Amino acid sequence: MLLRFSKMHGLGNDFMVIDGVSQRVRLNETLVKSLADRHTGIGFDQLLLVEPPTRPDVDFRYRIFNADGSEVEHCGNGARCFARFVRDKRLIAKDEIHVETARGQSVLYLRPDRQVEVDMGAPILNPAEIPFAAEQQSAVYDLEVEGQSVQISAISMGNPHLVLAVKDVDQAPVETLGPLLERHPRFPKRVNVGFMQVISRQQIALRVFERGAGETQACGTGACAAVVAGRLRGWLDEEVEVCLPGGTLRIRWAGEGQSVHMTGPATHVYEGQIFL
Ligand SMILES: N[C@@H](CCC[C@H](N)C(=O)O)C(=O)O
Repeated sequence: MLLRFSKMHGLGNDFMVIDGVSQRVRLNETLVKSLADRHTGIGFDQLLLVEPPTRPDVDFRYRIFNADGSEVEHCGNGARCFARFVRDKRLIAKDEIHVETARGQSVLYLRPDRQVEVDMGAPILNPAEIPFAAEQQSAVYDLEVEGQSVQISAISMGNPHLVLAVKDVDQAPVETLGPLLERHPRFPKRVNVGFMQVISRQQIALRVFERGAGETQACGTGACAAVVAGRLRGWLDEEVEVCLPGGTLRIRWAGEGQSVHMTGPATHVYEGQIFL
């Protein structure tokens, strides 16, 4: 079978995007993993599969797979690339797109300056829903890792995140602590691990060790979770610039119960086809 795809990225977080509206596609964990291989496959952090909607009030459904083959609930950079993909492929003619993912519904806006704004929904702070083992909800939790106690915030943006404040993001132990925290037993579905340096009330620097993909150049849901964590701890204003290794996202969050808004670019790299 010949499979057509696009290669895209959002600030260096890269995607294989497949049109499952006009092609019949059957994916499984082993296939996704082999396509993700950067030496013998296409290579990507996540694969996005665009499908027809399953309900009348949305335009599309799209599914998200990590490089390790696991299917996940939400992806911020992926959402922006998805919006650019369906518009450029003329699968839709509107600039406001309603989409369903495993997390629920999101609304995406293609702006005239080619940036994409995404209503990412409200963050989930109740530990049981993240899921995170804790007796009660708090802005900060103590977590034991390798005999040391670290202070974290735990937040779900539809997918689970923990956020750790560091003095200098360039010196943060992302490669060593990241994998240990990703599989910490208090996060039964594993977790994305954000290392956040607060630069000012309007700016943070962030590196994310992603569940199922390792450290990426940028993580959209991670940027949202970091701003929520920083706001809950009283460190940040409503609008924050998040500086990631791959570039900058703008995140806006008015407070509990409100949606987080993310704005950033989505870039098409090339068109490809592969025999499966
Ligand atoms: N890169 C993403 C998040 C992708 C999913 C994540 N690795 C998970 O397992 O939850 C983003 O931009 O949000």
